[in-house]
Amino acid sequence: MAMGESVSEDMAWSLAWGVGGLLLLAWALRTLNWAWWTPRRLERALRAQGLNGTPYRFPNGDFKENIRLAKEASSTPMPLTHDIVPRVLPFLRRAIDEYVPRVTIMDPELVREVLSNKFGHFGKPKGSPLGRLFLRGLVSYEGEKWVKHRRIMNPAFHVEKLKRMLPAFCACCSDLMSRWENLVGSEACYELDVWPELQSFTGDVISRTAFGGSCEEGRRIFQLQAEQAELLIQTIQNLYIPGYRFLPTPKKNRLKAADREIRALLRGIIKKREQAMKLGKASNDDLLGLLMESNLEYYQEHGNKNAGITPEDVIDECKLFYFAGQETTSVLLTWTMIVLSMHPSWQVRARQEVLQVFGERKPDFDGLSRLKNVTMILYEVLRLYPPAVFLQRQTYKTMKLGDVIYPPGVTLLMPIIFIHHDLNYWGKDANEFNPERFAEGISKASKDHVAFFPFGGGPRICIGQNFALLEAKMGLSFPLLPSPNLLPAQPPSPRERPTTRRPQCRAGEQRSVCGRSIELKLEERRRMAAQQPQQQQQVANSFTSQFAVMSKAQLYDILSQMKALIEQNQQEARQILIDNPLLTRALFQAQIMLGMVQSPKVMSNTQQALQQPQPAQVGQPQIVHSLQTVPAKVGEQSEPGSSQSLLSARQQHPTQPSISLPLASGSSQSLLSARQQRPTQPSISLSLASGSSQSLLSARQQHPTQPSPLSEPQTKGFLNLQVPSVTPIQSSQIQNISQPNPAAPHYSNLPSHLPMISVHPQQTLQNPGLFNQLLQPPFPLQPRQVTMQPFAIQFHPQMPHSLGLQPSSASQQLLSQPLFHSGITPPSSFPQGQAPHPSQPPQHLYQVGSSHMGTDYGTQVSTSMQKDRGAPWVLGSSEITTVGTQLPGLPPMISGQIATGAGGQPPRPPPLTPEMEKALLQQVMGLTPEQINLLPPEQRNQVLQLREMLK
Ligand code: HEM
Repeated sequence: MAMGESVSEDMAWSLAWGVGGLLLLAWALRTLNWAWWTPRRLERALRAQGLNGTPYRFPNGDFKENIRLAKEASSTPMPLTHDIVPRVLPFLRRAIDEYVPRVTIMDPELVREVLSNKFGHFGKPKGSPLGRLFLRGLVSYEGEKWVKHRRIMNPAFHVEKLKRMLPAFCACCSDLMSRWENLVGSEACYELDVWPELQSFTGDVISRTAFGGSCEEGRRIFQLQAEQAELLIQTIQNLYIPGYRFLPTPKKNRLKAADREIRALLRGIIKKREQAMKLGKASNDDLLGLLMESNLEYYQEHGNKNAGITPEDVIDECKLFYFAGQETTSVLLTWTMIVLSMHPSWQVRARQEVLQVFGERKPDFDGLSRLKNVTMILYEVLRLYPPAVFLQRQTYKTMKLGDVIYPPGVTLLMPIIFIHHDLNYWGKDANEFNPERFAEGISKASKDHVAFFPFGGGPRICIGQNFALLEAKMGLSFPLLPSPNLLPAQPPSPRERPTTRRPQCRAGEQRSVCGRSIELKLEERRRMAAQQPQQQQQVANSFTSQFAVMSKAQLYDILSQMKALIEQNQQEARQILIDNPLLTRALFQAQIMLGMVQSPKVMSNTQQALQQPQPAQVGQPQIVHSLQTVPAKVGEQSEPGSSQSLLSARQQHPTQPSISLPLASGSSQSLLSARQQRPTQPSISLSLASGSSQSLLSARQQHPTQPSPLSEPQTKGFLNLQVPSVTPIQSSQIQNISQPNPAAPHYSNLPSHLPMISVHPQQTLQNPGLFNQLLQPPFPLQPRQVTMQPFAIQFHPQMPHSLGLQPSSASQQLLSQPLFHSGITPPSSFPQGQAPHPSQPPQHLYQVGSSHMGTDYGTQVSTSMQKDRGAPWVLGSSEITTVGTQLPGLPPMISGQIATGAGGQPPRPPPLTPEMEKALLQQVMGLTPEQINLLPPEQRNQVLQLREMLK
């Protein structure tokens, strides 16, 4: 008995060992196949076609090198430049630089082809198994399931539905503004790191818009999801080992616990909503309600109980809203703020437009659709800083793309960020911030309109793009409004802000968020006199009176300092003068007073400058040229005891004219100290001279239509966006600095359209952003893929060949379609977000949530926006002339003095001799209609009135 028992025990053990051994062998073979045979096979297939690239290295491919380069790139502070590619994707950048010929997928036309997913043979890589465990939903589905989900979800993102969410957007913005106001409190100055602020803002927006009344529970859900995301990223950043996901590590246990809690909460919300719907009490204005409504309709349409999606599916989609929509939009908003702080003139334009459209009322849908400057700015930010830096697809079967035949299993990578920065498509200023390029729409912004696709393209274009743009416009408009207690910021100069409250990512910091470095400075400020032209007039007159009482030496002194600035940095000086018309006018006036400019000559010169700008002088304020004639050593001419008074014009904020004009008395040691702070933040400050000086002028950069604060304390102000000057933006702060499969050897093919292969072990990126990590998971399914550098859609093996994703008619249509627009506005032929479905009529079907979008500015949020697009987007409209297009060379005195004379308002300052006045009047009379049109409305009226009087 005992012996028998021991025999059977032995047998059991042997069996167990045998089975264990077999399992181990199977695992080993599978791993070997994944980590060696498949990558090598694919690599050979691609090399055989002439593709070049790094050789596959077992087991990590280029992973280590990628990490090394990423660390190296982030080890030094990043200069304030928009050329972020080498920083964001250093490995890929180098690979492309080194390995020519490169990937065809750098060609936007091929991107379009891949994204159009013709015949359903390009699919998404499967991504990390762990990621799939926690993040499912539309983004991860393929085939029929994707078709069904997309159709059910589309209606929730229609414009009409988005309109219903506006109150929720508004409430979130108001809360944010109140929070900032409270933070500022009684402090004169407060700096805050906007990245976490905006992250929580967009989280709040999603919570409210997804769950409406249940937003408290929604917030808890999103907190848990944020935690999950963090844990997921940490987990999947490690080298992928098959089977690893089954090991119960503390992180994974926490992930699962959070997942259970989220699902329980969501189940509760859905149940309540179902009951309310049955009783007819549910207001389906939130994403959840809209999804459930649409699901019900779908189910009724098909008359089949199982036709719609299950509650578990709804839970997955709700979770996805957060993952897909929260970080992407906060990245967009944060970068927009950074960029506006670097480009004050665009900040002025945006603010002007917002003020013009909304005044002091809260932004509404129609108004938002008319914000063309804001839209142009957002497009340009999406171009330079796309939240999703690349897309990936995988070949599902052998596919020919360009001249290359790709075997199944090849990962194609489409680096949005590269194409968005490509000089070939965007011109020499590709790395510059120039929203103007979008003035005539997306299709005219680049040489190839396919070159802009921040929201992807084709059927899988971002379903939430309109939602995101609406939110971004709203989120941007609020801080630009004269919110009652929100105080404006003041651009810091390096020495003025020795500390930053929340320093951004420093060199070497490996966080992968974008914009962590931006800080806003909210500073108590005097009342903006934007609505008080009278005050502006007074300021102008004060300027004039200041100059009137100065001695010649003092005037020379000021002019010479301006001249020094011009010599030092002509561009900056030009901008200062354009942005500070009052200062410009005063300087011009000083020249007249000093006899440096003869009146008649001034006039003819001016006209000449206006009418026939010299090549070298185009865009140069007239004053710049005349100042170049100021004697170099004016100090020698100074009267004893006079001027060291300082005219230090610091460009602070164009819309925040805070000229303080303590009257110069007596000695006035004025000094024009124009400091060049940094290239992107020219700063003029007109401040008090030390010692004897009653400072003459303390003029901050103003905007003509934004009068400056006077003595009265203000209760209103604007948020001013500025980049902290001390610590530049780090690449590591750039969100989604995810790098495409670092482990993958890269094969590039550029001009020759030969791809750059990279055989990779599906390793995640070093700095994966949520979006790129989770929406576009870098972990392919088995087998390991060969990654072509930029663009490849991947269909995984389990995808049926005849998925019907693209019915033949649709495919043909796609093929014939020339362009798709940046995911934003796909051409009608490019089925955006529409799952081809046999039951769908071909055309309108393909206009999913984006059906309302036009063919160009698809990012527009509504039909009304689209309608509005035409006219308001055309340059030359009033806001453009009032903001950015200060007429260079136009002597600025026409606004102040002439208005004075014409309006019979305050008397002209004494120093204007009849001769000068005559010259000025001649100038006014000599203005061409075009020049007059370029003036700000107020000045224009004044000029017209005066001309009328003089006739
Ligand atoms: C600035 C903000 C956003 C950007 C730049 C962005 C970008 C993208 C991109 C590039 C894709 C395509 C991925 C691919 O083809 O592999 C995508 C897909 C998607 N996005 Fe967005 N997105 C943004 C905001 C949102 C928002 C607010 C939501 C939801 C509330 C959302 C939900 C989705 C979903 C569900 C998909 C998957 C669509 C599908 O596969 O059919 N996104 N997004």
